[in-house]
Order: sequence, then C-alpha cells, then structure tokens
Amino acid sequence: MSQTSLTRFLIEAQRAGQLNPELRLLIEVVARACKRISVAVGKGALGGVLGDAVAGDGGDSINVQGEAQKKLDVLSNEILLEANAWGGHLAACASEEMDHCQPIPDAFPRGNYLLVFDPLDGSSNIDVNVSVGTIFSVLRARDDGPAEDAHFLQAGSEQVAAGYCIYGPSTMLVLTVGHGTHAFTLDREQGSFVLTRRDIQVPVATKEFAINMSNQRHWDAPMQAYVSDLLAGREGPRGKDFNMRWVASMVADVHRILTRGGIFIYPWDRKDPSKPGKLRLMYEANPMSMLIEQAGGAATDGRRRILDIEPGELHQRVPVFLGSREEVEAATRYHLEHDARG
Ligand SMILES: O=P(O)(O)OC[C@H]1O[C@](O)(COP(=O)(O)O)[C@@H](O)[C@@H]1O
Ligand SMILES: [Mg+2]
Ligand SMILES: [Mg+2]
Repeated sequence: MSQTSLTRFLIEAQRAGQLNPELRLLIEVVARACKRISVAVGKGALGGVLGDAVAGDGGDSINVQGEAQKKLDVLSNEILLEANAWGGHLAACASEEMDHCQPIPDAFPRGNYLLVFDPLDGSSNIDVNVSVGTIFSVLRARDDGPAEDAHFLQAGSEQVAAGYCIYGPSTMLVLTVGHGTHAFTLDREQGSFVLTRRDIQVPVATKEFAINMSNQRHWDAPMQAYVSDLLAGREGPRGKDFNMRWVASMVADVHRILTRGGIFIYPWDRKDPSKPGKLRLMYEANPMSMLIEQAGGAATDGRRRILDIEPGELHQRVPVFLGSREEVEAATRYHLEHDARG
C-alpha cells in the first residue's frame, strides 16, 4: 500500500466535501512553514538560534504577554508570517508574539480566513533540547472591511481547522478540519508529511495526569481536593494509583495524551489573581480543545466547555482541563459541586 501524504489526504478530504480548495492550500502553507521551523529547531546550537532574542535597544525582547522572547519565538513567528503573506488565503494573522493582528498587506492577495498561532510553544524547553511545537487555529474572516483584532474574537466552536506541529525526536503535524484528528510524520528524506495515524481516539479513562505541581499552594479549594484525591491513589476515593508527567511544552503534553490518554491541567492560581489562567484561549486552548474533542476527548475551563467561551480579547487567558473524557468530567465535577455548595 502506498503512503498517504498530507497533500493526498487533503485532496481526498476536499473530494469528500470536508474542506474547500482555499482551506486546503492554506493548511499546505502552514505545513510548509512548520517544515522550515523544524529545520531551524533541529539545527540547535549549530544554527545560532538558541538563547534570548535581543531588542532594538540591546535589552531583552519582551512580547505582549510580558514574557522574554527567545530567538526561536521571533524566527518562527517571522517564518509563519512570511509564508502566509504570499499564500493568498488569509485576511490576517495574529500571534502570541504580536500585540495586534497583522492584516495581509495590500500588495498581497487577500483570502477568506484568519490564522492565529503560537509560533513556538514550550519556549523554556528550547535551550535544553526538549520537544517544542507550533499551535495554530483557522477562523473565517469577515468581509466588512480590513481585518482587525475584533474579527478574531470568535468562540472555538467556530474554528474551521486546528492543529499543531511537534518538533521532537520526529516532527509530526496533528490536524483536524472538523472530521476527526489525524497525525502526519515528517519524512525528512522526502520532505513530506506522511499520514501515520488516522482518526486518533483518546482513551476514555486514564491513570495519568499532567500538571505543574509546584503551583499547588496557589490553587483554589476544588483543585486542592481533586489533586489530593488523585495522589491518594488506590486507597483514596478514586480507587486507583495515578502517574504524573509534566513536559512544560503544551504540545508535548497534549501529544502524549492523544497517544495514550491522560488529563492536562493548567488551572487558575493565586500567584497573579488578575490572570484567569496561564494559557491563552485563542492560540493554545481553542485549537488543542478542538483536536482533543475531535479525538473523542473533552476540554473545559473547570466549569464550562472551552469551545463555547466567547472571547473578549485576542490574548485572553483561560484555565485548561483537557484529555480523557471521564477524567475531565471528574475534574469538572469537583469544581461544579464546590460552586453548588457555595
Ligand atoms: O512553566 P510552566 O508554568 O509549567 O508552564 C508551562 C506551560 O507554559 C507554556 O510553555 C506556554 O507556552 P509558550 O512557550 O508559548 O509561552 C505551555 O506550553 C506549557 O504548558
Ligand atoms: Mg504556548
Ligand atoms: Mg509560544
């Protein structure tokens, strides 16, 4: 049996009425940009891409989140912007690394979609040679004038495609256009993504959770109760022993969950009570939630479905609980029952 390339997969999906030619070509552009990022990540110290980015004044380069940018954050952002400017399928791009969206310049052809991305997820892992990735989400553009930030403020359920590319021991693109979640592995010799897992299904139940435990003292009561019951193991109310993993690259943690199940949690915490969470709704939580739901899993903010949240701003943050359906439902129940008790 011959291999199914990403191109062939997308053409077949188009023939099946799952996406139109413009969206197909847009995904191909994003996949090509990810290949370029994969090459840059793979060069590591040899490519001069490790370390912090430097601002024009010689100081630290800081993004809109107030976080220091790595050289690879900036480079990956530029690669995605440049590839898509020429693509002709977008009205605008928005990114973790840019304060506001960037409409496609007048000199370039304008398309009917909006692309929002986290160009390099897991930045703290770049310099230690641990898996990082790119996360992206595609929304429909509006046709009432030039694209602006407000046009991106659509609930995650409006996404027409979502995916990530993980730069690990192998480079993999994981994609949904709303008809299942599928994984493609980069054949480095051929330079093409090859379908290696069709219709991924996240196991319904799990014995593995992913959380940054160092934040425990800052969590609220339902989180404390939920995790303490996990840690109580077989003798506790959950009646089973749980294992824990935390890569600190959302792409890597979600990839593991898509592969063998689990629950990924980044809850609200008291470290900075003004922030509703650490992760960003538009380019981390929404695309990952669509991928997980399309694979039979669930994703909530502890109380409601993430994909139903109406965003109020481009860089909005949100608590995230996603993965194996029964475990996400259990974690959500702890929060809802706590609220009901008052
Ligand atoms: O360092 P912490 O607090 O454990 O946070 C890790 C989380 O932060 C993130 O790195 C945020 O992503 P960025 O690298 O794109 O800012 C997630 O990938 C990851 O899950
Ligand atoms: Mg990120
Ligand atoms: Mg990032």
